[in-house]
Amino acid sequence: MERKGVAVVAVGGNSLIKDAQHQTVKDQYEAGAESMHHIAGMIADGWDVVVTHGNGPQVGFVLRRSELARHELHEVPLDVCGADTQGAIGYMFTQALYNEFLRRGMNKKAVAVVTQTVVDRNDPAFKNPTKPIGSFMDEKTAKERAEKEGWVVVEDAGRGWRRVVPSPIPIDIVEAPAIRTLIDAGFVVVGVGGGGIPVVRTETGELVGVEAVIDKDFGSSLLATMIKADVFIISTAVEKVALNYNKPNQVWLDKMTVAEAKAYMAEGHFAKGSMLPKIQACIRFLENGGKKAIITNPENLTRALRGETGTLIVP
Ligand SMILES: Nc1ncnc2c1ncn2[C@@H]1O[C@H](COP(=O)(O)OP(=O)(O)O)[C@@H](O)[C@H]1O
Ligand SMILES: NC(=O)OP(=O)(O)O
Repeated sequence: MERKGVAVVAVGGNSLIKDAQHQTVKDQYEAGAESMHHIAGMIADGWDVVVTHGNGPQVGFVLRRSELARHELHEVPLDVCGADTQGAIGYMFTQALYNEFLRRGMNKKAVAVVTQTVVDRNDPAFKNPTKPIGSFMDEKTAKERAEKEGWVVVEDAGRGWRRVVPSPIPIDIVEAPAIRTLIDAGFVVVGVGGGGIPVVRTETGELVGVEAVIDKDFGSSLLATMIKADVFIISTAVEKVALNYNKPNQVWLDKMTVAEAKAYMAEGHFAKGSMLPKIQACIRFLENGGKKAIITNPENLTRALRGETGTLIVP
């Protein structure tokens, strides 16, 4: 089979959640397996794939479990909560891919890489938390938690209230060369979960974890740049990006250039905390040598790569 190139596919954390209040491990596995079914389709079509994923809801659940158990067990710092989510989601994705390859008779293996992402210790984000994590809450619960537990809470893109934590900009991915080597050796890689575990470099070059959650779209875009991916894809809940989203004059976009994307951004077409970081992440990839970025939903990944749907963004 002709190899088509390397694709970095970023899978949304929200798309792994069916019911945030009553989510079971089985629900999450099933939601992940659905995305992996479509990713296996891309691989069968000839693409070498790195799957990255969000962890916004999941990292908040891990942190909350740790807080609720603090009378009995030590609390888990946020970087370690992020590492926990990479392990759990990496386990589910690689197992789902293993089973897909088995069913399809494909000679492929998937591997998950615990990934550290370097951030700047002086990033202003540490003083201004913006990244929503965990469950959605009503305003009353959110404000009570803010008062009793010291949480910072915000209204999240019209979907309810959420706790927010610092989200510094990723500047380096420690395991990027290892991920490229694995891809070149024929593995499907699951990596950069939750944008990567946030770490800073000390003056002597050592790595130390910091309490934050990186935006997975920005972490994934940086990985795509570092491994020189042929295409960067964001797999989310919508088939295409829209202008005037959810308004009577909504228009779905088939294609836009970076210049057009910037103009639409300035006009306020992309919601903060949902579509905006995805567009910004695609722009970064394209301004750093990338040739092609696509935003679509899991079921349309293969068709979007063939140019049949999705929103294509080009330099
Ligand atoms: N202009 C837009 N076009 C399409 N979707 C948009 C737009 N603005 C906001 N959205 C919303 O952004 C959502 C994707 O963001 P989010 O749910 O945060 O993603 P993730 O899949 O990474 O968890 C879409 O499902 C849609 O509801
Ligand atoms: N880390 C992160 O950006 O996760 P979500 O995509 O789930 O918000």
